[in-house]
Amino acid sequence: MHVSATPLPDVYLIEPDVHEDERGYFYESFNQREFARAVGLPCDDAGFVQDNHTRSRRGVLRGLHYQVRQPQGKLVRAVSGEIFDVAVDIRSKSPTYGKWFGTRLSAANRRQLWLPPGFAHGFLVLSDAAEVLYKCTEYYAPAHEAGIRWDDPGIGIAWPLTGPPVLSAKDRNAPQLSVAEAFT
Ligand SMILES: Cc1cn([C@H]2C[C@H](O)[C@@H](COP(=O)(O)OP(=O)(O)O[C@H]3O[C@@H](C)C(=O)[C@@H](O)[C@H]3O)O2)c(=O)[nH]c1=O
Repeated sequence: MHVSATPLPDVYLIEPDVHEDERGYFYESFNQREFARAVGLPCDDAGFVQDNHTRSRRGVLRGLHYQVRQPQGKLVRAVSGEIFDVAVDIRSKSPTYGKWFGTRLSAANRRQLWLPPGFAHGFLVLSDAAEVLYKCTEYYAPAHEAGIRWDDPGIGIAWPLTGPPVLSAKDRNAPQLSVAEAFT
């Protein structure tokens, strides 16, 4: 497993070791001990409690989402198609508060992005369709879910868009980070 730092402290890009032979390939898509050590968690237990699986069509943009009071760390990957996956630092005391990092995750590159609690998350589908799997360190808590506008000019994410994105009503009406509910 190869782990690379990103411009955002605590956000990591993970590339598994893939073993190919005449039958196809094999790789460990998650190894708790290696993962926890690689991203510097204080113990071997990464604490994942929920796995999510979504399918979306080309041009769908989900985000930017986070939970206040029950913040979730997320380990994200695409198992079909390709997405542009984005993390935004919303930790108010962080030197990189309001900064974003985006990268392509695909079934072909098998990369995973780790966003610890304290980051907003979103992705844009770049292929005809994409299935995205992510592990979460907290349960879904509808009372604590919050969002930030995908096109907040104060954040300035360079989404690789070819047209207007397909958004949920909730995401269309999300506030800018400057007035969004604070992550605590
Ligand atoms: C997020 C979530 C949604 N749901 C339900 C609520 C709703 O009926 C339906 C669709 O929910 P949403 O529109 O919020 O789904 P979506 O827009 O895909 O929300 C997700 O976006 C990505 C970017 C994230 O990072 C996730 O944490 C989550 O916020 O699924 C659950 O049952 N469990 C969950 O964990």
